[in-house]
Amino acid sequence: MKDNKVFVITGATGVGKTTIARYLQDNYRMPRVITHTTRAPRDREINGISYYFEDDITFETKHYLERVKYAGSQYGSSYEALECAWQKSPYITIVLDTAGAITYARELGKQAVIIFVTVTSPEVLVERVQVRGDDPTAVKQRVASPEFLRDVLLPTELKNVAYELANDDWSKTKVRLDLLVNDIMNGRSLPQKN
Ligand SMILES: Nc1ncnc2c1ncn2[C@@H]1O[C@H](COP(=O)(O)OP(=O)(O)OP(=O)(O)O)[C@@H](O)[C@H]1O
Ligand SMILES: Nc1nc2c(ncn2[C@@H]2O[C@H](COP(=O)(O)O)[C@@H](O)[C@H]2O)c(=O)[nH]1
Repeated sequence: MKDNKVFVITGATGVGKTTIARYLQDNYRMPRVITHTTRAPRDREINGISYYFEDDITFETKHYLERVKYAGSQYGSSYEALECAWQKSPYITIVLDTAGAITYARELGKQAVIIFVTVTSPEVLVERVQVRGDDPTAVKQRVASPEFLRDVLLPTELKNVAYELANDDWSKTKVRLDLLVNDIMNGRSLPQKN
């Protein structure tokens, strides 16, 4: 349906995208679109909840709205998973890298509400993913990837399209997020985009 919306949460590794999607799920009953990846599951990640974990062969069997390579692994969001989430609610979320967010903005137009998440000091990102329990070798590889460096800055294509949401302090983030979501859900004029 054309009134359906997808909140696209994007930004660098560790900035808090999944935390935000979880908050929207818990507080606004917004289902998250589960995406597909060929990367190995982290501790506590569950197939079908965190991701659909694929191998190189099964990954190719899905129908993707967009797909990317990120730090050496494949990721993709399937039409099947998007429709599955929209069947549950008109407001849903998805967590994407900035390349995926650009594709969503282009393909879905106003149906995609793009939220670009930032931190004031990118140094905290490594600390956050270490605290999360990521494998130290994977963290090193991730931080050295061109995708990590790219996603720290708002891409030109998302200027005047994405809402920038600072996530230095979680209690403040929640307040700003509540304002943004309520404006969109109530069809009020949207906050100023940066
Ligand atoms: N405002 C915050 N202050 C401190 N820690 C935070 C904040 N927001 C999230 N975190 C923590 O930072 C870690 C990374 O958050 P999260 O997994 O949501 O990031 P992400 O952007 O989804 O990362 P990735 O792209 O690598 O999956 C988690 O341990 C989370 O609890
Ligand atoms: N463009 C897409 N990006 C995706 C998808 N699923 C996840 N992601 C993003 O990839 C990086 C790495 O994720 P991680 O879980 O390995 O840390 C992160 O920015 C995710 O948001 C997707 O289907 N398409």
